[in-house]
Formats: sequence, C-alpha cells, structure tokens
Amino acid sequence: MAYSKSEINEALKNIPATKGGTNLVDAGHVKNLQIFGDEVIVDVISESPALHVKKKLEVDILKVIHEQVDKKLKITVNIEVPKAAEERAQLIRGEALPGVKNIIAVASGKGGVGKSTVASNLAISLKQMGFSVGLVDADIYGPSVPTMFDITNARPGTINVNGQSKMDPVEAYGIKILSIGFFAKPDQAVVWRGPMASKALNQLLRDAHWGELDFMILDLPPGTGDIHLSTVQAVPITGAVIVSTPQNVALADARKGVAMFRVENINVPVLGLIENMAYFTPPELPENKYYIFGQDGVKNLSNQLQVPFLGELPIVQSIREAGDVGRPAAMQEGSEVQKAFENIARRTVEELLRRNEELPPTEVTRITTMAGCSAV
Ligand SMILES: Nc1ncnc2c1ncn2[C@@H]1O[C@H](COP(=O)(O)OP(=O)(O)OP(=O)(O)O)[C@@H](O)[C@H]1O
Repeated sequence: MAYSKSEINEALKNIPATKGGTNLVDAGHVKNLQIFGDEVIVDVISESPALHVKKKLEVDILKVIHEQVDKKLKITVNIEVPKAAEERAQLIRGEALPGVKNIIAVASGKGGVGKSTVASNLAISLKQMGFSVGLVDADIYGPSVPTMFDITNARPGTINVNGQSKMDPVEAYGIKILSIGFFAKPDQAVVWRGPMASKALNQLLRDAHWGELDFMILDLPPGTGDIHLSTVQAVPITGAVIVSTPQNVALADARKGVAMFRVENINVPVLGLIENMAYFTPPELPENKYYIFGQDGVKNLSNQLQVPFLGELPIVQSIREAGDVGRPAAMQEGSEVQKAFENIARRTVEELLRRNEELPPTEVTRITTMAGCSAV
C-alpha cells in the first residue's frame, strides 16, 4: 500500500509543538518527511533539549502515525535541537539546585564494591531519620537503582512548573528517584560518548522538579571519568563519600577517587570512606568473623589520607537479596543491617554538618584546561 505525505502530516498535526502553542506541522518543526514503501522517516525539531521532552515527542509521533495511518509502518524519528535552544540550556548549568539543601555524591574507584547498595540504603536511612531525600542514579555503566527500588518498569511523568515542563521523579519508599536507566536500554548507555552521557545527567539533575530536599544522593559510576567531571560542573556537590572493599585492588582505586575530588579545580570535600564487605559472619557461628577481602583496609586508608571513616558493613546475604528484590535492606526494621546503615547515615550527616560549618559552600567546577588533573 502506498502512503502519502499529506496523510502523515495530518496525523502529525495532532501533536503539540515543543514551543509556540501550535502543532508540529504548523510550527514548521517537521523538517523533512520521507516515505519508502512501509518505512517513514520523520526529521523533526525539538525546541527543548530535555531528554524527557524529546522522548515524549518520539513516542507521540510513533503513536499518532501508527494509530491514524497504519500500525505496520516502520518509523524512524530523527530529532534535532536548534543550537540556540542548546545554548540556553547550557547557561543554566552550574547554579545551585533550587530547593535542594545538600548533594552527596557516592563514588567508588572500583566497580562492584557496593556503591549503589550504599547509595540506596543511605537514602533509605536518611528518610527514616525524617529527612526528605532524592536519589539520582548516574551510573551509565550499570544503572542498578531501578532494580534496587523495584521500579524497573516505572517512568518519570511530566509536571508543569511555572509554565515550564519538568520531569516528575518516580517515588519509591518515600524517595524521589531518577535513573539514567529510565532513558537508555541496558546496552545503550554504556556506549554513549562522554558528551551524551554528560548531557543526560545534566537533564536528570536540572530538568526535574525535585521540590524541597534535605539530601540529594548521587550514585556515580565507578572510576574517575567524564561523568564525574560533568557532575561537578553541573551541580555544587556538598560532599562525596567513597565506598571500597578492604581489598588492595579496590583500595588503590578508592585512593584515586579521593584524589579526584581533591584536585584543585574540583575541590569537593570528601566526607569520608565506607568499608563494605568488611567481613563475613556465618549465622551459625555468630562469634566468628572471616575477613574475606582483607582486614581494616579502608580504615587504614582513611588514616593515611586523613579522611573520616564513616563505618563498615559486613557481607550479609540479605543485603544482596534485598537489592535484588527491590526493597533495600535498611528497611528491615530492627535488624543488624538496618542499624549498620543507620550508623553510617548518622556519621555521614555529622561529617556533612561539620563540613557545612567549617567550609564555604562548594562552587561548581569550571574546568577550562586539564591543568591539575594529572593526579586523576
Ligand atoms: N555488604 C554486602 N553484602 C552482601 N552483598 C552485597 C553487599 N554490598 C553489595 N552487595 C552485592 O554486591 C553486588 C554489587 O553491589 P553494587 O551493585 O551495589 O555495587 P556497585 O559498586 O554499585 O557496582 P557498579 O557501580 O560497578 O555497578 C550486588 O549484587 C549487591 O547486592
């Protein structure tokens, strides 16, 4: 069957333009429309660079063409953002996040040491202490927060704030959450080039309606890469906590993590180190401790680097299980695990309050050269 451009244009007229109060076609936002048999290619403009606006535009286009023309059509949507709109978006980078009092970045040098587990449970413990908490999963290499909060199928909504369309974070267990995993398929984000990942992160932070938060917890990817630099450029991080196991290979990377935040141009206060998987106690031998990854490695590193030690977490099967079923272990009322996470949250808040008393607010990093980055 042959399809005509006018048929498709008529369908597209049902979609509002991203700016100007008219529809896509009348706003001149459909730049090109090509039809090859049952394939349709739509080149369209989005006046907003925001990820959720672009995603909605794509979904709307697929929907109206499938519904109003033919559901068998194969549709490709290419979205272009005019340069001026990009630049407007860049201008707002770097200011404080309105309504967000403290931003804590959770980082690790090495992957798999339990950074997301700590970030998720820290968020829960802070919430249990009565604070309002947001959690941003910026781990492009393996966004695990949606799994840990059982929201893999959730998607943020859209909310109108003072005439501007903003992302409405997903809420789970009283915590407002946005994850890079909501916007990229599991194997997609890993191959994003630095600028793409940075842009996506910037949007999670800035194009969302976070409301009033005492704490925003940022789950960073492991390592010391592009996304870390983008984060410190995007928002003023109040302080960073670094998670490591006591194993030498992890400690070497944790040291690099501390060094990164301490680089002159970055200058984010390190609130402290957390030792995860510190030991294992079999339930049938409660007096025994087995130091599977070595003993006190993180404690010793804290002393060496003169960074506060925020506490330790043993290896506990229920921590892993709780993460997998999407109900963080800190929610296990009255358990040892809940107490361990609560102690860490308390120590973190103590160090944060001390930091807020002793140091001026963090300024966003304005990196113009690579000078000073050799330590990373
Ligand atoms: N203390 C612990 N006891 C038992 N299991 C744990 C503990 N900490 C983390 N785990 C488990 O280890 C695995 C890795 O943890 P997690 O995903 O938090 O690490 P990560 O450092 O965020 O990894 P990456 O950033 O590389 O994806 C998960 O299955 C998690 O449930």
